[in-house]
Amino acid sequence: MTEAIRVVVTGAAGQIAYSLLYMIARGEVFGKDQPLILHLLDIPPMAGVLEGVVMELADCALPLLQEVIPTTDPKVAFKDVSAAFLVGAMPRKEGMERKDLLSANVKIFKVQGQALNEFAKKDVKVLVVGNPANTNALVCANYAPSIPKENFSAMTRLDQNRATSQIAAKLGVPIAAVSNIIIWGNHSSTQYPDAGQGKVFINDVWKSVTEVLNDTSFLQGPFIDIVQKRGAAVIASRKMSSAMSAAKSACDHMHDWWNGTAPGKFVSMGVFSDGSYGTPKDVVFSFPVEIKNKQWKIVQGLTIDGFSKSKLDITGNELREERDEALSVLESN
Ligand SMILES: NC(=O)C1=CN([C@@H]2O[C@H](COP(=O)(O)OP(=O)(O)OC[C@H]3O[C@@H](n4cnc5c(N)ncnc54)[C@H](O)[C@@H]3O)[C@@H](O)[C@H]2O)C=CC1
Ligand SMILES: O=C([O-])CC(=O)C(=O)O
Repeated sequence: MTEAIRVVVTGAAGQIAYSLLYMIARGEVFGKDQPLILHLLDIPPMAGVLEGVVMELADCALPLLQEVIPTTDPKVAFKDVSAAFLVGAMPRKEGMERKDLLSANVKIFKVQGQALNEFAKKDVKVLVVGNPANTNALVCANYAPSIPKENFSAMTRLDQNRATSQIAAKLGVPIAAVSNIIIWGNHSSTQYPDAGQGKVFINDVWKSVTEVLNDTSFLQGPFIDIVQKRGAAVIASRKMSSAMSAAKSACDHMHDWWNGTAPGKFVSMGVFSDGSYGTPKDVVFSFPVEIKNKQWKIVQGLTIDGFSKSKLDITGNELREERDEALSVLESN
């Protein structure tokens, strides 16, 4: 039988984790033959809630789940893990931008970077979900120098899923008929959702989304706006931020990282920028990537017109500002 892998989920008593843990433990990320030991980290005031989550996981009677280790100690949580879902962080409330969470959340990612550095496997794959996700991933990686920077990523898959869903609805096709919609930049309201490379499967052939839709004013206007503001729209309606869709997207992100992408297909991930497409280096920027053998590669050679370039500049500048603010918060502590 395949040996179990250890997977940590932080913020395990919170609302995203409540959906995420079930999806992981069912085998939707690492495969239906991969046994799991789940490490659940939360803070001491949530220890009681965590116990309830452990009871529910047991009551799900999931064949792949060998053991569940609830803890409030990062040393225990990160010990020997192969994959880390860093969800635990404060969520925003109505009227806030995600970067308003920076001063409260960035310290969490310093501590967890240090714990990953010391206790996790060196090939651990780290997905940062907690906001502001890109800058938290940057901080986490900086405090884990013994783990390659390529092993840290931030989640923009929810934005990709939102964008893909909007395009499918506009074209009146099933979601699976739309591919290669890109999210560039920050998981924030400056992100650039780009359907320019998108493909749609119609009458047994893959065609260009822009050609089939033939509606530049939609693609450069309401489409971008809806996706950029979707998180805020969910908060305005639910009074809590997205959770079910965030959990599903975290699974999609880690699934593709673990298993690879199909030829010709790409997905968006916040990864360390190497300056591709004129973006700032040394920020965690969302790019289209292709994945093979658990290694992502930024898709190269895509056409960036003047409109796209201006959008990439705006979101790149915001990431630079967030990086500088994060550094000053960490220096003053
Ligand atoms: N990247 C993305 O696309 C998305 C990111 N998010 C972000 O995910 C984060 C979590 O959201 P929810 O689950 O809705 O929040 P929540 O408030 O329901 O749960 C967060 C959990 O994290 C725990 N926590 C706080 N500090 C911690 C620490 N140092 N170590 C371990 N656990 C800690 C809290 O006690 C709580 O149980 C938020 O920052 C939210 O903004 C949410 C949706 C999408
Ligand atoms: O909007 C928020 O604060 C939560 C989030 O990141 C999202 O739903 O994309």
